Amino acid sequence: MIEIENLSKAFQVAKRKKGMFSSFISREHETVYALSDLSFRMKKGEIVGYIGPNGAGKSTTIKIMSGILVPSSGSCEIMGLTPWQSRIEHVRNIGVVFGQRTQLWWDVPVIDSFELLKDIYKLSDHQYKRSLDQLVTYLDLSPLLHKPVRQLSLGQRMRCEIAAALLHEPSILFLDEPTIGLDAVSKIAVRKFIKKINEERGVTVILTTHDMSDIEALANRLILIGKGKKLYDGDLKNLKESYVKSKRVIVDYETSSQDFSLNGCQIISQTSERAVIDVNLSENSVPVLIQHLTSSFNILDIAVETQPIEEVIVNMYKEFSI
Ligand SMILES: Nc1ncnc2c1ncn2[C@@H]1O[C@H](COP(=O)(O)OP(=O)(O)OP(=O)(O)O)[C@@H](O)[C@H]1O
Repeated sequence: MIEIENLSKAFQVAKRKKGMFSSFISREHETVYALSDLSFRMKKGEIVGYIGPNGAGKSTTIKIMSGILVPSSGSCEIMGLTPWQSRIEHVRNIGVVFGQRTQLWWDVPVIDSFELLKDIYKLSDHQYKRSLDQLVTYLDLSPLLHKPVRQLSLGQRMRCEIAAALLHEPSILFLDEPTIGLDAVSKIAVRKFIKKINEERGVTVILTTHDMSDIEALANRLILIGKGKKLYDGDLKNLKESYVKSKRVIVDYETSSQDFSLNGCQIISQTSERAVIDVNLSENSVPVLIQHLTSSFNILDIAVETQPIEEVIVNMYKEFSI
């Protein structure tokens, strides 16, 4: 459904002159590679989390895939079309949400923007009503339809933006930071909706975000990019297995503690009732530690915590020096 081969995008930017008046821009230019030699494929119905630090090239990829930008080299085929060459046909197949921008008209009621989109996409009355009814129900839009966009909260507006992107029932949805700035309740509502629309309409989703809980809630596959290059492409489970370096064991015991020492296990904190132990997984394992603890302590409770995914990603960024 999506085939990206050796995609590169270079921008020419004016060099800034160093010194007291650093805002002066010289006539010299330098080339910034936003993407370099990027390749990946996506199948119908997949939800892929597309992640990377600031400036990695995520938005550039989405802009090329949407037909907004033309790459410097390489190819991108989406449902058999090259986005920047067949823009009109291509936009019928895709919906795009940029979390930081609006595609709704600011001063008019939401429903007027939707009706304008009906005309732009030349939807029949039947198709428009079917799609709108479903989106209004799933995203709880009834109370918002007759309000001007400028009166909506960020979370309310984002629900309307997502509806606007899906009104013409596209097969593919590009989401660029759809949960940015949303509170926990709105984030969960947006995530539930994305999952539902993927299951019921079979929509293929590519999601860029800095919020790893979006990825954990939605994506089975993860593509990590840094400095315009693909660094990881695989499932979240494998990523955790490969990059989670340690686990934390919290043990509550009845008797006051004895001395504790085990290879690869480091006590982070200890009181007369509780110890927090870090297990370095390359040297030892949680079952071995638990066995050791049960033979030495009168244990009341044990909890095992995995490294949060955010920390895993930070470790990956460090490892790849991005
Ligand atoms: N129009 C442009 N002109 C010059 N440089 C650009 C332009 N657009 C992007 N870049 C550069 O290309 C690189 C990739 O930018 P891009 O916006 O794709 O990153 P991103 O991964 O989306 O970052 P963020 O997470 O901060 O949104 C950056 O170095 C950026 O400065």
